[in-house]
Amino acid sequence: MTKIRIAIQKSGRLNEDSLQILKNCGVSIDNGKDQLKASARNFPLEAFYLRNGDIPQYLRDGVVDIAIIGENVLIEKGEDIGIAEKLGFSKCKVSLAVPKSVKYKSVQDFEGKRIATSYPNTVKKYLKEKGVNADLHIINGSVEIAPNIGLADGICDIVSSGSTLFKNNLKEVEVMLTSEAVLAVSPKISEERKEILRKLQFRIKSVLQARQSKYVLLNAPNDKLEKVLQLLPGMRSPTVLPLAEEGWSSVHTVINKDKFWDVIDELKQAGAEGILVCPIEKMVL
Ligand SMILES: Nc1ncnc2c1ncn2[C@@H]1O[C@H](COP(=O)(O)OP(=O)(O)OP(=O)(O)O)[C@@H](O)[C@H]1O
Ligand SMILES: O=P(O)(O)OC[C@H]1O[C@H](OP(=O)(O)OP(=O)(O)O)[C@H](O)[C@@H]1O
Ligand SMILES: [Mg+2]
Repeated sequence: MTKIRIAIQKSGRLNEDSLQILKNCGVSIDNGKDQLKASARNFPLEAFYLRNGDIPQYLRDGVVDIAIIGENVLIEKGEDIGIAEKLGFSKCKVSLAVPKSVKYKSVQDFEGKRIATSYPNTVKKYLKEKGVNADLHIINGSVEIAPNIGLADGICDIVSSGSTLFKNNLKEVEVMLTSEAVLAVSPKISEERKEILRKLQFRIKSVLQARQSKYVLLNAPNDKLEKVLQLLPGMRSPTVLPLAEEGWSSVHTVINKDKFWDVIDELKQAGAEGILVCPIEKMVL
């Protein structure tokens, strides 16, 4: 039986969330702690556990068909590789930073300076667009320490909470790009495996859509229903059912999880009671 071959980070920030999203899609595989390859029990899929930075080359060579990888790594090493889906986790930036004490004015301040980074192609391209020439020092990790040990004047690395920069007395001065985990596709994927990818993508979309949404149930007196319904956009329109108690109705709807907090007070003021907010597991539009 033909299986789609997916690359997953062996260990690190993407491993757990990658396996979780597949699990939510009904695709169960072992976590790769003791093995480099594992097959799903209930879907035609084989997982290869690899180093993040090696994945673009595996995709390019067609050794794997798809991968879950940080967009930032594709921008650095795989601009020729397509993205099928953004996955909404491992959100971060790739930024330039300098010591806090530096009086920074603009990106031109990097002219002739030394920049330590694990993202040389991204930095080169960015500085070229700005017409700035700098001297790059390529290192693989602990980049933030470079200015403190005299190796560089500034750095380019991943920033999320900013706490690593803070601890190393650095400040973010330019955001070069924002990134999140994505489902990347090999340019060499076969038609047969594209069909499996379509099935997987359909499931992923249902899971991601559901993560964004909440199922809301509430009760309202019939004379206040109109006002309550105005506040609630549904997938098509809210469901309204009569309660056993005369003069009352139950309203069911689906709402964007962020929008819910905007309307909760208004719903209560409009007369809604007994409001329940429930997670949704899958959502097919
Ligand atoms: N602090 C962070 N917050 C959010 N996402 C991050 C953060 N650091 C890295 N990422 C994202 O997670 C991906 C994997 O990061 P991680 O540090 O686990 O791997 P790595 O050290 O780059 O690679 P390798 O697998 O080769 O060890 C990065 O490419 C980036 O997209
Ligand atoms: O803004 P923050 O929330 O502090 O996150 C940014 C840090 O996270 C990543 O390192 P990681 O912890 O993955 O260590 P690594 O260098 O060993 O990959 C990245 O390389 C930064 O150093
Ligand atoms: Mg890291």
